Amino acid sequence: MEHLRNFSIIAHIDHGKSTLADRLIQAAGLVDARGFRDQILDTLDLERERGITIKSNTATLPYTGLDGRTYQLNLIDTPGHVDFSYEVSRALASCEGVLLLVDASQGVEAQTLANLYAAMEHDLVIVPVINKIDLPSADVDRVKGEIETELGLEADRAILCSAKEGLGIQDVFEAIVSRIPAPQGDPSKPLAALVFDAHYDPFRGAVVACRVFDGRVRVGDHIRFLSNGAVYKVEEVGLFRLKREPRPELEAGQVGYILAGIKTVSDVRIGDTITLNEKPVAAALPGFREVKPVVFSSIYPVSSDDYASLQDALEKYKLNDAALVYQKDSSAALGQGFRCGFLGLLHLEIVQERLEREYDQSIIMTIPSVQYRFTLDTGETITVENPQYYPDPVHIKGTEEPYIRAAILCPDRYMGAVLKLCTERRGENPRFSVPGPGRVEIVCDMPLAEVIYDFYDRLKTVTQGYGSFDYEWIGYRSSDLVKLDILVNGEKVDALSLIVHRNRARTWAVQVCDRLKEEIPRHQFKIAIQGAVGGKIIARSTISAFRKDVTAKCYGGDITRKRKLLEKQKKGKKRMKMVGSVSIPQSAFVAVLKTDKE
Ligand SMILES: Nc1nc2c(ncn2[C@@H]2O[C@H](COP(=O)(O)OP(=O)(O)OP(=O)(O)O)[C@@H](O)[C@H]2O)c(=O)[nH]1
Repeated sequence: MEHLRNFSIIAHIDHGKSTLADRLIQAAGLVDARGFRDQILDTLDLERERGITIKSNTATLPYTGLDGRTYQLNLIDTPGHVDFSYEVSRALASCEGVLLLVDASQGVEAQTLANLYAAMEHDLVIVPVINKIDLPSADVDRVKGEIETELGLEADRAILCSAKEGLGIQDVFEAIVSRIPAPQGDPSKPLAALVFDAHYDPFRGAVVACRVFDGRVRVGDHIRFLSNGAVYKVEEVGLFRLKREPRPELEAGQVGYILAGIKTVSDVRIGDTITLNEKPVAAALPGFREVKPVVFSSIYPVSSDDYASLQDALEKYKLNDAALVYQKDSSAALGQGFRCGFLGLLHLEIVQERLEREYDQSIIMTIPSVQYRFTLDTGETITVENPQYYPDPVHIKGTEEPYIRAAILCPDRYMGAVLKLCTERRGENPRFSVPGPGRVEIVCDMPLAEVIYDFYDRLKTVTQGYGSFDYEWIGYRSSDLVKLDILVNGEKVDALSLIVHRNRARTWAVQVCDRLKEEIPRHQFKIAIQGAVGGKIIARSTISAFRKDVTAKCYGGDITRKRKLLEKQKKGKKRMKMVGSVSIPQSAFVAVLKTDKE
């Protein structure tokens, strides 16, 4: 076990975590320079495009130290977004130390701190690494100062590197072997392995990534998952070396994978403990919890003929994403669809994009909602995340909505703008602190519902990209909620209904009506768009009648050209949804989400 090191890299977004991981993998000789694809660990296309890590990955790196000994370094990659903070916490629980990466020109940012606290909670050894020293704007002394004052870490011992240029990489390796302790554990004790990730292999089923704390696991063993008692026979164990590399066994201290003919990743719970069925461990490893969705939205096929195909796509998608939950749903306006629960807005966007791109689905998503709580006059408390099930107001005795505590870090010149934004979003009780010269941290309590639409985009806009944002869940608070309905030509479009705070209902209604007015094309008749609360109209816009004759400009001459244009118009219609006699384009359902016009 002396030769093992289990570590992770944590950083604020864009500080170079993936680039450093790739560089370490390359330096360890797992890939040659020619086969070196940028950001090997970020395997999903979407991750590559957005440049953020969505799913974590792991790699075992061989390294021969300056002391002549050969080490096996297990790099556990962590997802870089608040939506996936539970997965991060399980990955950290599998490590003995972390590299805390700080960008040499940006310095310490909100996520750096949040990550540091997470690592400290697990008592990990923290190795500060200053990255991007090749940048002309790099200011190593200033960043060292911030590491001392804001993080309370010894900056003298910070490693300087450039992941991009490959500078200081050996120093990083040496710091890992000399500062991060080898894992402890007893191979002769009953097996206790922590599940920190799972992904899907179409041929082998779920690939369970785990850290063995005690005992050992071999091919042929019967393993038991403690959370649900499920038992499986182990088909293969091994290490992650970019590809899976089978081994006869995994023993205490080791990080690797288990294949056991488990059908989907939904059968595997992150944070669960694996033990041997014949000789189980007495207690589960600490920290397990069920991951619950916090944001809900319905997905409908644009054309109702595609319902079966959407169902199929969701089933396939779900094989690889245990965090997505869904059930059948139907809407008067949009027909058959699925109500889905997500970990957060980023998770929702990922699912949406992947369904469209990888599974070729044309979908409409309804306005995301959080889970509200209503106390009824019968004394019963119900949770509602679908505006369709908003209870009859006469029976409502109390309403509550989920709150988060937002932490926003930005240069102090943006403080006014950020405060204004927080107040607009019903932020309560704002507090400030000054973590360093010229910067301010604003902490305030906000309803989750106000954050899930476009808060982060707005924050980026008002701080010209300098603001960073992080949040934690703080529970339910009582609130005054109403249901806002949208009517198109007198007909309620249930998919556009929304539960909102009473004070925000009018603003929302006006925005949605305006947006729809822009998005819905003119018809041969006048269209009224209305926002209503409890039958009372609170906003209205009108689309005047218009007769669209696309062939008019063809001078009656060329018939093939005319046909082409008609063909094109038909295609355009395909992405429309008929509501009563009005066709609403798919884009309208998305556009209403973008509340603020710049
Ligand atoms: N100049 C310079 N650029 C770097 C260096 N390391 C990373 N970058 C660049 O910084 C950007 C962000 O790097 P990533 O490695 O994707 O950042 P990340 O921290 O992994 O981001 P997440 O996966 O979202 O957490 C990329 O454009 C990299 O090319 C470095 O040492 N020097």
